[in-house]
Amino acid sequence: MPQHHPRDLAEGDPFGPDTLPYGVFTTPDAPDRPRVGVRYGAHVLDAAAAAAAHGSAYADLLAAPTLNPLMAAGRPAWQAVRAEVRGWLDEPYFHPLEEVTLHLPFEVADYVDFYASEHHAANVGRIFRPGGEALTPNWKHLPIGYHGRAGTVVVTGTDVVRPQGQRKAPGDDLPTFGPSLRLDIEAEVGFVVGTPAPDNTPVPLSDFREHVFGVCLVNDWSSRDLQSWEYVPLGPFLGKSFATSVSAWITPLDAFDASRTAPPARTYPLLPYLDDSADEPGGIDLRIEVTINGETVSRPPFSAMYWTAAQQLAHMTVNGASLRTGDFYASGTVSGPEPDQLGCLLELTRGKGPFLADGDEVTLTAWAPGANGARIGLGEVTGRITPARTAPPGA
Ligand SMILES: O=C(O)/C=C/C(=O)CC(=O)CC(=O)O
Ligand SMILES: [Ca+2]
Ligand SMILES: [Mg+2]
Repeated sequence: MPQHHPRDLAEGDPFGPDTLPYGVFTTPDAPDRPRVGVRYGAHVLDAAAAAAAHGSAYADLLAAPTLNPLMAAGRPAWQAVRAEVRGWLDEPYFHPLEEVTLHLPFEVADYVDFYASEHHAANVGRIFRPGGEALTPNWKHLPIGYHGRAGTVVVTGTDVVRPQGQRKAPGDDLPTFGPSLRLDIEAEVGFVVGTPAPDNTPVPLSDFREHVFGVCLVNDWSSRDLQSWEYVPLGPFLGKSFATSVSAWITPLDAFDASRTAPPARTYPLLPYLDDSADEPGGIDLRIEVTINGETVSRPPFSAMYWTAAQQLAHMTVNGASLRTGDFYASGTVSGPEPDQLGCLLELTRGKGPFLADGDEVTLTAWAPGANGARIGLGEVTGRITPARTAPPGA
């Protein structure tokens, strides 16, 4: 096994000892043995091998083919494993990143997508509902969301086949069918639930850290032509369910302790279950970069989000709904106030396009300021558009 030592870490590497995200990987010599790894610089620590060698109490969790058993073990276990991993960083259990295959790191239970950027919601409202109010009357009173399709969450690097479906341009009398003509991205931040919660036990804001295992980047691919025709009155459906890409690394929430930031001032007082005015700052100062075919098109600031991940979790459970290990929710498109901070092409092009072409490759990266000038990186999420696969039915 190749030797590696912490001193090999490049200056300013956002995957240093304060980051330590978890993923699931295989090596060419054992392609049928997915196991838990920890990213450190340009290497992957074989956490399963290190844990076994040390007789760790968590060895079985780290030998699992998904992060779910570790996620289900709860926060005290997450903290204990993170401390043990720190002790393994100068030992010979590393593989160069380019020599491993990274897999979808967790088994997705339910998937929810929110709509938490005021800038995004107002911009999209103006484009989709010209003449109406930009924000709907409920927007500042509850974090709006919808249930997405858990089974089509895919790991970074997976090609995205252009979706097909119905659309109707404003001037057309009848809908037509075909490959999406307005295929878009949405730059988002995802939150992965570890500790479950039984039904009828809403998760208060103060218990957010007990339940959320970690954070990742998300690209919520969106077909604007399918979406704008189908979404009334029940919300997004086939325009978003064909694929949602996530990064291969889940960064523990604790890594962002030094990156916490207060969310924007609230316009209205919030109901008690959402009122975070007396809590620790609920935002995270994550700086996202969106590139298309290698060119930077936007730098969305996650600190500008109106609703926090803790509020979203409290809202998801306030009606009595239970939580399962592997439940996954995305922040909603991250857009800031400036024209170069918008999280989707719909906004970046003011609804006019161009949208994604076949062959386009989109990559999201992000980092947050950590302690003592360190950077806390999120793993990248990348995907390439391939042509629509089949002829439409009846063609
Ligand atoms: O109808 C609308 O106002 C727009 C809805 C969305 O695009 C949903 C969505 O994915 C929200 C988001 O990512 O912020
Ligand atoms: Ca979205
Ligand atoms: Mg999606």
